[in-house]
Amino acid sequence: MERKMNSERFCWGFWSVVILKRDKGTQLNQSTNQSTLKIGSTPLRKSSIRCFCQSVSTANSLTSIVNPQQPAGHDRLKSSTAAQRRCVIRCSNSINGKGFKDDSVKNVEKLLEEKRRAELSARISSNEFTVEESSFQAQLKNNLSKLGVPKEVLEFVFSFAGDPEDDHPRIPEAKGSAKIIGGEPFFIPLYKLYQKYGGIFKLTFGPKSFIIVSDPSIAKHILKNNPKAYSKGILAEILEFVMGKGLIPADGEIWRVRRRAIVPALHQKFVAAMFGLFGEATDRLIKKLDAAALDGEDVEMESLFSRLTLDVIGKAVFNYEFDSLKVDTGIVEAVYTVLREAEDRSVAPIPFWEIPIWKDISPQLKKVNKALKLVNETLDGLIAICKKMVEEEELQFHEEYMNEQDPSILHFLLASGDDVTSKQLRDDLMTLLIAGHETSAAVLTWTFYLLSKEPSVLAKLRDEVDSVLGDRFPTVEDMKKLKYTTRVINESLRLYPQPPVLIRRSLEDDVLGEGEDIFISVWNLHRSPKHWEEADKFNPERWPLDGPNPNETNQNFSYLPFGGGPRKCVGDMFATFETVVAVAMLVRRFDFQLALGAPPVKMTTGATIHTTEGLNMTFTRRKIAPIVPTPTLYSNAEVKSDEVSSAIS
Ligand code: HEM
Repeated sequence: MERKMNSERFCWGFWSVVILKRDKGTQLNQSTNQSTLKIGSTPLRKSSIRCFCQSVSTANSLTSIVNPQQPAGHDRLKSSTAAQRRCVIRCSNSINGKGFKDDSVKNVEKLLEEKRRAELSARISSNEFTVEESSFQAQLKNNLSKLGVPKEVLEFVFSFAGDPEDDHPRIPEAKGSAKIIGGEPFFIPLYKLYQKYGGIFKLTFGPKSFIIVSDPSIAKHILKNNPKAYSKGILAEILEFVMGKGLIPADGEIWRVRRRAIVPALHQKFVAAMFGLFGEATDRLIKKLDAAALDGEDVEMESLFSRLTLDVIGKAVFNYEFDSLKVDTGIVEAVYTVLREAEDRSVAPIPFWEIPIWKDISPQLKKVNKALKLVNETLDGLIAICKKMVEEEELQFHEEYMNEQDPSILHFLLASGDDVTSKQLRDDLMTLLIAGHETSAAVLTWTFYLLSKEPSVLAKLRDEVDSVLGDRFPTVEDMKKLKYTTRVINESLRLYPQPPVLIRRSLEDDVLGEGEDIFISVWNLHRSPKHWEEADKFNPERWPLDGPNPNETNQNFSYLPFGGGPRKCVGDMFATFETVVAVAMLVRRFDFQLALGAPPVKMTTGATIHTTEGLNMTFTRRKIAPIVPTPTLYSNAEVKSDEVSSAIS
């Protein structure tokens, strides 16, 4: 049974969650040049302010000056914080709306953040949030045991939470105001609570509670052993407006039918055919970075990676050339308007989009609806074109069917005779577009951040790329040899999992009770000192090159970069290859570092883990010969599927 929250509204990201509680002290103070949103006496972060202001540019206008001489598609941002005035290239439609902040604003924010952290740590250690309730743990242990979870596993799990027979049971319930986790990306306080309360605890705010799971065995139970007992809960509610009943939010029969239709479309021959696409898109980014390097300009990489992956996924899913690294067309803007809205909804303190009068008067909602209309019409157009192509072609459909001119997922689905309504098909395409775009862009962003901090890893990575690739685009055969590059991606996904939390709601009284909202904290699993040596260290060497690729199965659910069980990511192989290709081509071509004078790179939550103010970097050319493109876009289409499987084993 799906439940809606009413008396107190908490808001959840569609991948991830920021919890904010609006109380009597909430005030919006917007003057001509300053907007300050406060909860009580605490100013909110920019991302939170954004959802009130309904405009990224409003928040950014505080600190950035746009240079009108910049070519179309980009603004030039001048930083008042930089020692020298440096220029930064970024994409005008960055979903994050990055920009440098004024020093005084930053200092105040820093102080407030430090104060909040210190307060939270003190309150957690004083047991302020601890509630004694011995039956919960005993009941849970009993239920898990009935389900056949081995005794040793239970002992191990419950050793974190305390012994129910103990005279002083340490019951894992954290209680308090939502404000305690409002000041920073929500998964950071959840980590602190995890250290205090263990692998499973209940987080209660007023009438609402959540179960936070950071234990591999329980995560495995929910995701793999009994997934039917859990729905996507809040996630589906937030995503409805954009994904409808697409594969990510869908549950039950609709999910089962759609998953069965879509998974075969990402067959190995299709993934192999995508290498040309990955290479060509990265090459366009390289050209852009080359130009910036020549002009001595810094670049905002988060928005550029977002464009790279949008170009890739548009072509792969429905054969559409966004070309967003080159031009800002109406459709690119519409896609970002829709994505930004999804992010804003995920951090909004009230579901403003459900207020009847708001729907009619809000300019933002009108803009979103207009953008959605354009995206939907474009998708309908693409579906119609593709249908015609399928009708006219003579190719017989088979397991690894692929049209050489249009190897897209849409083409596969239509050729397979998929019996689906056009609304459902559109929902699925939109879901794939968003799922495959945000996540891969975030992985590239944090990988480059990590590499800029760890020169020894970069040097080793370069050695591998130089020796394997030489002077050409990567192919599927190279994946077998680009092992260290793959480990770099594996490790980046461990430190910055996208999304940092998986959301579920229990549909029946499985082991946690019915109707519970559950967060499986992948962040906690991936950063736990219980599972990882030097858990916070970026150390790709932790997985031997001659060992298997790390995944949830061989890491026993303490590593969940692509989820697990029947709802595991359908694009894991696609995404791994896409990011390996991009990293390999970029590190081969450029030296890079964090831009001098740029703000420190901090995290914030949106759909995935974003930076607060962009990843501003300086790129310079390495002294090597340029990579020569392969002749055609889909030139790898002929690669045999067994070459793909051996590449990833
Ligand atoms: C590095 C990039 C990616 C990461 C880190 C990632 C991560 C994930 C994770 C963790 C899940 C499980 C969510 C859950 O259990 O609640 C998921 C599901 C999903 N992903 Fe990905 N993903 C990536 C790329 C892609 C790509 C490229 C596509 C499409 C081509 C894609 C399509 C999907 C879909 C459709 C689902 C839902 C599957 C279902 O519920 O049956 N993802 N992804």
